[in-house]
Amino acid sequence: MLLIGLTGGIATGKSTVSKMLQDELKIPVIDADLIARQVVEPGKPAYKQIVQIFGREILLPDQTINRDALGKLIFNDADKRRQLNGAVHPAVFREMFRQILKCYIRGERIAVLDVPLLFEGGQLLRYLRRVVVVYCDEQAELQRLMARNSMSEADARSRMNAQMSIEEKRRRADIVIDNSGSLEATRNQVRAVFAELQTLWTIPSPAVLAASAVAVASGWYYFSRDAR
Ligand SMILES: CC(C)(COP(=O)(O)OP(=O)(O)OC[C@H]1O[C@@H](n2cnc3c(N)ncnc32)[C@H](O)[C@@H]1O)[C@@H](O)C(=O)NCCC(=O)NCCS
Ligand SMILES: Nc1ncnc2c1ncn2[C@@H]1O[C@H](COP(=O)(O)OP(=O)(O)OP(=O)(O)O)[C@@H](O)[C@H]1O
Repeated sequence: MLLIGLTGGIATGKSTVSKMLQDELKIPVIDADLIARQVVEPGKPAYKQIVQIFGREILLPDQTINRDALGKLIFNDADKRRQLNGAVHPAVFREMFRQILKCYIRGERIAVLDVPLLFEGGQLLRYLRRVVVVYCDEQAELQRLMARNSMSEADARSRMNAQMSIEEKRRRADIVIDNSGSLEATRNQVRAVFAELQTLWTIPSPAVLAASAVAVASGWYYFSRDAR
């Protein structure tokens, strides 16, 4: 199965491209932001760790995490951000690998990992055949973030500064989708890029199939331990 990384800056258009892939091209997308929300639901191990680190003041009256308040804390403080990442990221990786395994077992030829911090974390890169970066220039990124989140310029800049710059991500990309123009222009690039990427898939040799069967069996054992 071809694993393709999808990343970009904050608000440069990953979700927009991801939706096109899923709705129009029927390509499965494993979404790290979505998983990062699921693993911090009340009662989950990462939730308990967050409460331990940041205290009950970080909870809303219904006991869910106050994301606005947590965002204000961590996007202005690199130490707190590291602590939050340490609580959340291992659970996100685990769930991503479980979903990759499910795609593989379903017989998918391609799956996309939508991961905002793909380059910053670095651990997933070795599993990816190609990395696609969704780009728009920093000024557009800032404007889109402020508009989407009804956010001040200072808050938007601190969120952008918590990540590698979009220019650096563009330099590290295998493929760039320029989302500075219209959605139609982006859609055309998405179709062309993924038509090309799908040609990288080849029929696996018997040796690869055997090795995959062992990997799937041991992965399945590992990831299903949570459910036991
Ligand atoms: C701080 C939190 C509560 C803010 O929640 P909020 O709903 O406002 O934002 P959301 O989760 O939709 O994230 C929006 C974007 O912020 C950026 N971002 C999120 N977390 C981080 C981080 N730790 N470091 C740098 N950028 C980040 C990403 O580009 C992401 O796409 C939340 O982002 C969080 O729990 N972050 C830690 C987990 C994480 O690293 N998620 C990113 C994918 S694994
Ligand atoms: N080509 C475009 N032209 C104008 N606005 C756009 C374009 N693409 C996306 N947007 C808008 O920019 C905002 C950010 O897009 P999107 O949510 O897809 O970014 P993202 O990279 O997934 O963000 P995040 O990093 O926060 O997850 C949204 O409000 C979206 O509607």
